[in-house]
Amino acid sequence: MLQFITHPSPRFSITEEVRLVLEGGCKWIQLRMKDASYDEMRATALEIIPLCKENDAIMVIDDNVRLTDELRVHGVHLGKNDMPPRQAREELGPHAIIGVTANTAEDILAMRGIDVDYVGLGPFRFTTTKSALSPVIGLDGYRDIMSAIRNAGSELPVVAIGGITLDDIDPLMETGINGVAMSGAIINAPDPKEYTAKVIEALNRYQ
Ligand SMILES: Cc1ncc(COP(=O)(O)OP(=O)(O)O)c(N)n1
Ligand SMILES: Cc1ncsc1CCOP(=O)(O)O
Ligand SMILES: [Mg+2]
Repeated sequence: MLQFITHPSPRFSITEEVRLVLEGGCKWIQLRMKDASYDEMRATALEIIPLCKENDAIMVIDDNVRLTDELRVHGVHLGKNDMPPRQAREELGPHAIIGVTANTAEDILAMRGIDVDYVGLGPFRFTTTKSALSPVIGLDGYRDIMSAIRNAGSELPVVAIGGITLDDIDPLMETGINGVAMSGAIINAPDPKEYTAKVIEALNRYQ
């Protein structure tokens, strides 16, 4: 599955980005607005929620459990410095989608016994979309991490993230990951809708 992560762009508003990727067939949006206030993010979320509903797409919010709860969106993505996932589960209830960030196999195995739905594992390669990036994992790193966690019995779905492009889908999926999260490659593509459709077509070969 493809998770599209919003990012400011000189070409499109966040809402326009979301509209384009939904038209391209994306079914999972993460609203990520690192420099926005609560009210700015709330206003954009209110524009995006009906678009996601019309397209049967899941919407998660980066970092902000309070906004996720207030707007009753599907879920939240939590980083290592965000609310601990156990607390988020208590606040959002059993049906919320809770994703967490991981950079190593140990991070993923530390989630055993905690009710989370997926991990965003990255960064695959360098990207300017996120500052203070953790060390790059690379293809060999994904292979090693995926075999380590599956051998240790973890069945958590793993979404690769960080600098991923269409050409990376096949080699990444062959490491055993379950999906990808993408931002810049889609937003900066000449035709983001067409690019999204190609990414989804590539991912669908692994279903
Ligand atoms: C799918 C996915 N994976 C990882 C991240 C990174 O989250 P985080 O570590 O909290 O960093 P910020 O995105 O908040 O800068 C993500 N957002 N989504
Ligand atoms: C949020 C985040 N976390 C790790 S890399 C990253 C950015 C992903 O965006 P892009 O696909 O543009 O590299
Ligand atoms: Mg975060």
